[in-house]
Amino acid sequence: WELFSLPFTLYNLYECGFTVDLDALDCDLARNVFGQHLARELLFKSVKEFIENDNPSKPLVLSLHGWSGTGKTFVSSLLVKHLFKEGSQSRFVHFFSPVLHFPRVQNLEQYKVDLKGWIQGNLTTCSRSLFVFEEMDKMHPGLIDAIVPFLGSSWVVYGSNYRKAIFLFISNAGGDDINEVALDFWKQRKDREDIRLHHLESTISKAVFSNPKHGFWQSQIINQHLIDVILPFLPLRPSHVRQCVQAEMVQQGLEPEEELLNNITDSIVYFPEDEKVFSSTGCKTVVSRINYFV
Ligand SMILES: Nc1ncnc2c1ncn2[C@@H]1O[C@H](COP(=O)(O)OP(=O)(O)OP(=O)(O)O)[C@@H](O)[C@H]1O
Repeated sequence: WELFSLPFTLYNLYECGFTVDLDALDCDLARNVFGQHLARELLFKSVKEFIENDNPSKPLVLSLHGWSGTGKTFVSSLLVKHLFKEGSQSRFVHFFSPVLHFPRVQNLEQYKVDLKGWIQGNLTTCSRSLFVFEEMDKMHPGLIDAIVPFLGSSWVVYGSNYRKAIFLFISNAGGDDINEVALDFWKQRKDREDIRLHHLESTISKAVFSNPKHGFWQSQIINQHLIDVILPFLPLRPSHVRQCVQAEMVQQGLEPEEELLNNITDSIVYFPEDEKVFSSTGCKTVVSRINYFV
């Protein structure tokens, strides 16, 4: 009855608090994520296709790459916010940090058992679970392969369609290469928005392949092509940093006066040293700079 009056893209699936509002996600990404046309487009397209498919053939697996402070964690949190009623507080959203959860290399075998059991248990409770693996470049190589069976199309978890799960992998791997491509575009006076996935995909993959310290080193996740989409995060320009400063000030109820905005934006370190094209820390230090200046 009233369901028919719901907008087309609003899905109240009542599965584990899974309450998707794709329009709101699209709007939030467009309004609040600065300078990341590619990651935004790819994320929205892949999530939309996945959610609208009632019977996906495998879970959605996304790998987010880029320099520090460019918005990888921020974008993940927006996704979580618009997929789950309780956002990151939902008990069906799980965050893993190597430093926090898997600190000791000598416990690797136990971590593998724990991780596999943890994922399987949570998928049995809720097929719509979302798992975020942070700092993949700090994860002990070999550990993540414990979850390979859940990422493909052949695993069966009794009573649960595990293929509806979403996995996000976040890392800085490939950040240098992404920065290089973005800098080349800038030097050639090409439009940043013309940077497409094909300019970056193979360099990011190579950066991951060639790093023996990365969690994906010689991983079956790579060899079996289980990652659906790579999301590259570009280095941020001073104008993007300015937008971050402005947004943060508004959020804090502060008046974003022109002079203050300029001073805070100019106080950030940019690279290359001479041209000052991109922020060395993205928008990561914006909050502390505002505290310092205000
Ligand atoms: N592209 C962006 N658009 C808007 N805000 C951003 C963007 N990038 C970063 N920010 C702001 O900076 C903060 C830090 O960014 P975030 O934690 O997402 O960086 P990250 O890419 O995950 O970095 P790291 O690799 O160091 O974890 C965010 O909470 C957000 O407020």
